Amino acid sequence: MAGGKIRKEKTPRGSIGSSNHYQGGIQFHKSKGQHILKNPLLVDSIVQKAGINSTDIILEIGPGTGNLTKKLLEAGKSVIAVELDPRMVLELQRRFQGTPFSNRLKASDVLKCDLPYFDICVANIPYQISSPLTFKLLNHKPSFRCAIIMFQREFAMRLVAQPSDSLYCRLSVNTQLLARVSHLLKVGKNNFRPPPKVDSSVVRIEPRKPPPVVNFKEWDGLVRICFTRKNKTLGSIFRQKRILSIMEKNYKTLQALGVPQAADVAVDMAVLGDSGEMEEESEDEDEDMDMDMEMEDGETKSDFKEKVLGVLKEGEFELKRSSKLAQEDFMHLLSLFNKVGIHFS
Ligand SMILES: C[S@@+](CC[C@H](N)C(=O)[O-])C[C@H]1O[C@@H](n2cnc3c(N)ncnc32)[C@H](O)[C@@H]1O
Repeated sequence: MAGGKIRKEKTPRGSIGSSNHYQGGIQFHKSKGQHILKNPLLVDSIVQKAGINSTDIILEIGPGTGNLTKKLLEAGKSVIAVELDPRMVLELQRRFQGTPFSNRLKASDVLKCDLPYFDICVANIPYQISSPLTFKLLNHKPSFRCAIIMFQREFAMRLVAQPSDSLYCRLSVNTQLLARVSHLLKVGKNNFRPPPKVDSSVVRIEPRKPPPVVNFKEWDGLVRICFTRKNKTLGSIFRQKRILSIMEKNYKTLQALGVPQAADVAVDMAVLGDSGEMEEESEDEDEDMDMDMEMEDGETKSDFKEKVLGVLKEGEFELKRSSKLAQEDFMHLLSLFNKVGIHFS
């Protein structure tokens, strides 16, 4: 994995310490993920690793007081920034008064607004929006060249995790379907004011071009099921009554509509117990044992179950575990299900 570690920067004598979390009269709100970059060497390193061209339109999410913004303005053609906190917007307008940037400042929640065209996104984001923001960017059209984003370390490691890595999960599989992801830089807590509780990492995300030819909603429906217990065999996951009954309901709806592809049909697979966020599945042993018992008691001896198990058998998936399956394996499994009319969206 690439990237050196940026070490702790000493707080300059006489400057405002991290304990009261003020800068320029602004009190930082942890609830808005306000951890400002205070190490100029780190800011330079992020901008350098981003590989910004002088012709680039840059999107910055959460510019805060503008420490990264200033360097981005020097590197690219223009910066469009989206900032939620009106106090930060005022501070930025004051800091960049009279420059074209002050007109390109969007005072808005990035998750709720339409994003403009941009070539590259560079951002130190509030960590609580990591997952929805990543997928908002990956859905953005026209696609951009790359995004260089600071994430919580564990989230970053999930993004780049490969089959058999302990952090390999639905987030890894879904992100890597849509983008090439690489780890750029480890960042210690003390590079921020106030320091967050967790370490951070800068990651590069490059959308795949052309994008994969797959219905993402359906892909995610399958991957979501496979990762309900990533260390269980797919045979035991797809024998669960709960999962079989949701799949069968979806199957029957599509049959009734005479729709061979699931793309236009919204049957809610979210009943499977996940809000759509990229949280990890439970690794709880007792819960797994309960699940085994439920499986033995609750097996449905239906034709549909035979159909599902037939698919697993055909692809030799029955004894395989999601924790070890690669992108191509999930793609193959999805195509086998689709071949017999089983869909996941
Ligand atoms: C981690 S700070 C980064 C500040 C600055 N970029 C820096 O590196 O010093 C995150 C910034 O995102 C802003 N923010 C939080 N939630 C946001 C949202 N939903 N949309 C846009 N900005 C948001 C916060 O107000 C804060 O300024």
